[in-house]
Amino acid sequence: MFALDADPFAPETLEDPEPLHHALLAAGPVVHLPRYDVYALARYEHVHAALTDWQSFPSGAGVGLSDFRREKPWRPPSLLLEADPPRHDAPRAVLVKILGPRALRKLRDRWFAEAAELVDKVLAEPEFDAVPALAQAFPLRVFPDAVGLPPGGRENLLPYGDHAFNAFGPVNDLVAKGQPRVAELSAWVNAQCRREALAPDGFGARIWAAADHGDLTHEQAPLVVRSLLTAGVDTTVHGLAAALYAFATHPGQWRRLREQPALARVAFDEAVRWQSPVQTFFRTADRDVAIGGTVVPEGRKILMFLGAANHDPRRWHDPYTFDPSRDPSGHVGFGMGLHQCVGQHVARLEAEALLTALARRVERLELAATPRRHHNNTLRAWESLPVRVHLE
Ligand code: HEM
Ligand SMILES: O=C(O)c1ccc(-n2ccnc2)cc1
Repeated sequence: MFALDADPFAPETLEDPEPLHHALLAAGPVVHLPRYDVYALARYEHVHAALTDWQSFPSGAGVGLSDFRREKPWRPPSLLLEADPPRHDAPRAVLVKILGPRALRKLRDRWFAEAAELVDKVLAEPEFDAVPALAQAFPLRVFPDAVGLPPGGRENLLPYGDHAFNAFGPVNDLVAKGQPRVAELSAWVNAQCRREALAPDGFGARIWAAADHGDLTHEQAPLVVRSLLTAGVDTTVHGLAAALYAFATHPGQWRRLREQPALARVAFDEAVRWQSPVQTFFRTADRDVAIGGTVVPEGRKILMFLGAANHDPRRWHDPYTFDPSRDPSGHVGFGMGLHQCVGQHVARLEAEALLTALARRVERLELAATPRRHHNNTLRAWESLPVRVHLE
């Protein structure tokens, strides 16, 4: 088996992971990373195999580098992301119902109206930074209200999520940077998970109602709300930024979207495939597991490179091309199998609302200056995306 003395969490790799992805995709199905003593999977076939085999590769020891059986987690483990069946089942079933496409139908008109209002405000200027103005502003405008959070303190959501996504990686500078605020941010987040903090008609109240109904225990309810607060903002912020970057650098695709606004949803999935806002997740080998002609020893961690799998030429034609006319289904940007993203419909609805509002008014969208990356151990993100718009 091959070994690669690479650090997937080094600043230069977080800045541009493509060289590492190329090396991993070429090296073989399973590549040992001695630096962390973990086994890297990058090819689509093997990432897909690991994601869909939760018995061999469970999540209960954590989906980051840290092994919860050996180290104390920085916070009580997630009842979804860091849990296996049977404990995983009830919390998952509750969120599937609350975040499913049918449940979101009543939010559609409101989110479309919010997007149009935000876009009208932002388009008063011909040039702006799309990250704060749109990619951050829109999720923060609609998601906390949908959860039922009180108006104060919402500025805590992004830094809390940023730290949570850094914490899946090694304890490097990025984790150290977030450390000083962890106690304060965690206290605020935990306070928002309590029943009395939540408005009566949001996702949060519905989680508590599921406990009244016996679909969850009342001890589990606040932790399931915490999942939404951890997962619900940073992911869509960087997913929307990825889509805006894709269209700002592909003017022909923006024209196609304006001609056919219904393309917004599949174009967003293609942007998620092309950029993979969530780049990596770990699993733990439950026993000596044979995969890709290698045996991963029991207890070792595997590292799944979702971003590389979404660029694997064995699975995708012309993988590095942003092409919303392709069929992106099967991409692993939202994961696959038991833990596949339960919030993907929320993300798609936010993207459809924002892209449709922009497509209606913006004839041309282009970069006004060099975009800057935001480094995170798990997220592929933009710090700044300066754009210039030409209105109809
Ligand atoms: C573009 C936006 C998003 C991306 C790219 C994304 C990506 C992912 C991925 C790759 C997984 C699989 C994790 C694993 O296999 O260990 C996942 C799971 C999950 N996502 Fe997302 N996500 C996004 C948005 C959201 C949102 C908006 C929410 C909540 C409203 C959310 C909630 C969850 C939850 C709760 C899980 C765990 C599901 C389980 O373990 O059963 N995600 N997501
Ligand atoms: O339960 C949690 O804390 C938690 C659950 C899901 C995510 N996530 C990752 C990608 N989409 C969502 C992050 C944290």
